Amino acid sequence: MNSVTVRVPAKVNLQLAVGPLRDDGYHDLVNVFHAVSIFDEVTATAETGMSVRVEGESADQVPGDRDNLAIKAALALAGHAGRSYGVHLFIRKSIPVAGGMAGGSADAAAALVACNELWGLGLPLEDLMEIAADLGSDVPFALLGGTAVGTGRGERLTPLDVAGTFHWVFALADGGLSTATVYAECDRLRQATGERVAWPQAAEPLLAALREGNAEILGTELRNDLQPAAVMLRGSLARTLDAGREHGALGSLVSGSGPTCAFLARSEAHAGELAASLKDAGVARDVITAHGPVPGPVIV
Ligand SMILES: C[C@@](CO)(OP(=O)(O)O)[C@H](O)COP(=O)(O)OP(=O)(O)OC[C@H]1O[C@@H](n2ccc(N)nc2=O)[C@H](O)[C@@H]1O
Ligand SMILES: Nc1ncnc2c1ncn2[C@@H]1O[C@H](COP(=O)(O)OP(=O)(O)O)[C@@H](O)[C@H]1O
Repeated sequence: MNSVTVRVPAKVNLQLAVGPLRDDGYHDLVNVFHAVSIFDEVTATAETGMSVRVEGESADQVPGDRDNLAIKAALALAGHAGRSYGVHLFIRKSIPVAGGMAGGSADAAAALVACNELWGLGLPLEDLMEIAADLGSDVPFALLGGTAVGTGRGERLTPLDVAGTFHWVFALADGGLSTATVYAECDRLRQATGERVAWPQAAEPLLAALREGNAEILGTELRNDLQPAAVMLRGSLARTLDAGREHGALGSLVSGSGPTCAFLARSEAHAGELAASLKDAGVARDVITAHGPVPGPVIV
């Protein structure tokens, strides 16, 4: 086999409860991840060295060298296998870059799956999960897909049962936000306001809404502790979130560290109407619809 292509989804965080800052610079979280139908595609082709080419959505903002998370993933996998394998990775991006939808983590997860297959390693998911956790807090979920609760820094996962399908609208922003900067701004705001930082807890009503497939309740339970920080760093997001509510979204929130905003719709048709209204309102660079949960990386 000379070439393997893997399709991998983006995520939105349905609940992101951020605990106190740890000594290692990370925060303990309760992170309810939900994979949605916006996909990157990573093609791994046998080659002697390691190289990457990126095309598509904001490709010019993605590193074309060993800083690319997909290349880091391939190197980590080769290191784990104890061999100096080579690969060329071609990434076709649709997931917004630095948008809070974990596109880099998705590409890393896809590269792990693709290279595991290309190099005939046959490593089980547990081994790939361990490599993933070293690459980034979101990479283990990107390997899993579906809907799951992440604890620790987000890398310890428990899959959740979800009934049915939820329909989403995503408002894409101009330019990204750095994840580290948004966490730092969250700490700064908490210090400035003297907020007592509680140990993060999963919200039972949110988990129940997922189990029952109840979009109305899920809409009211969406929470992101990073949202005030993202809005502080990018004031225009307040207007985008308001527009979603004004046009009938069941719920709205910043996705992860932002700046993408997510809106929950009643149905696929409602998502289409909401997307059209948000486009007309001119509150986003682009507006797209998607559904979730969807499975993790799939070899195509
Ligand atoms: C916020 C979230 C929500 O899912 O993702 P994005 O919305 O950016 O995609 C994640 O917590 C991001 O995960 P990921 O992007 O993998 O972060 P990492 O590479 O592990 O860490 C980047 C930086 O984010 C901060 N960080 C990350 C995870 C965590 N639990 N606490 C943190 O404080 C740290 O400053 C760290 O240096
Ligand atoms: N394959 C990749 N795709 C996207 N970004 C990448 C990739 N590899 C490295 N990066 C870097 O990671 C940063 C965060 O990217 P991304 O995962 O898209 O955003 P977020 O962490 O907000 O979900 C980008 O600014 C980019 O410089």
